[in-house]
Amino acid sequence: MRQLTIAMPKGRIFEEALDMLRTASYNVPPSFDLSRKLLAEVKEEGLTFILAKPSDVPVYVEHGVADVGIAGKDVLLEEDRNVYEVLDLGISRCHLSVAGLPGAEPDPFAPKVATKYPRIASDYFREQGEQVEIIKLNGSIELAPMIGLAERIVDIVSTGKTLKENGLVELETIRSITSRLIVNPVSYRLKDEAVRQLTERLQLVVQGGDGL
Ligand SMILES: Nc1ncnc2c1ncn2[C@@H]1O[C@H](COP(=O)(O)OP(=O)(O)OP(=O)(O)O)[C@@H](O)[C@H]1O
Ligand SMILES: O=P(O)(O)OC[C@H]1O[C@H](OP(=O)(O)OP(=O)(O)O)[C@H](O)[C@@H]1O
Repeated sequence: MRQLTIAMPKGRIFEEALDMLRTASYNVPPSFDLSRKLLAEVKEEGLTFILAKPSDVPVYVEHGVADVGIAGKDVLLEEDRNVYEVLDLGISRCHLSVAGLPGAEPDPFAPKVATKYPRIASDYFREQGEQVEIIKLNGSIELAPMIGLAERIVDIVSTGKTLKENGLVELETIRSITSRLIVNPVSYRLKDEAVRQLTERLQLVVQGGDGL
């Protein structure tokens, strides 16, 4: 079987993605979820796993050092990399929203939006016909309206707990988000059989089967 390298995202998606691969009857590296190893091989499966920062997964796949990868749709929209998105895995479900303090109005002269997703946010406000200044942050986005950095934020909402605990409300939903299986365009052609098999086995898990 041809060897496939799969880029796995560290953090939230990792456990769910690993579980999906296990359900699809892939032998994942033993204790991969517990160790600090960033690269592991399962020879009998023809799979090499690399563990990357979630926003870097499309970079590894675009450059072909990973044939396939698992990434959130938010990251794919923000990164806009040359990769094929072949399967919606339906995991790490959340949505992207605009939020702010209840009743707060955008500054009429210089409305500001803080976000980890500057591309998604500027596309969204452009489509709405609204001119805003986008302020890029790397985390704790909910702080921005509380301390007056921006009136609104664009961020991920899952349970809504972070918004609630910081006194913010959802103002508009931009779109729903799930994790996707992505493929390098060259690997898609040259390793078509291995890519097709992985996609089909994961598709069965998405549909509620066990991958075999
Ligand atoms: N609260 C959440 N609930 C469910 N899924 C989420 C949540 N936050 C983020 N996600 C999804 O999980 C992905 C990875 O999120 P995670 O929090 O693990 O990494 P991150 O800290 O955003 O990554 P980075 O370190 O690259 O900034 C996101 O791209 C998104 O698709
Ligand atoms: O609706 P909830 O279930 O509360 O989840 C939403 C929160 O989760 C993510 O933050 P994360 O924990 O990744 O922290 P950071 O972005 O501030 O680093 C996201 O940026 C929200 O802040």
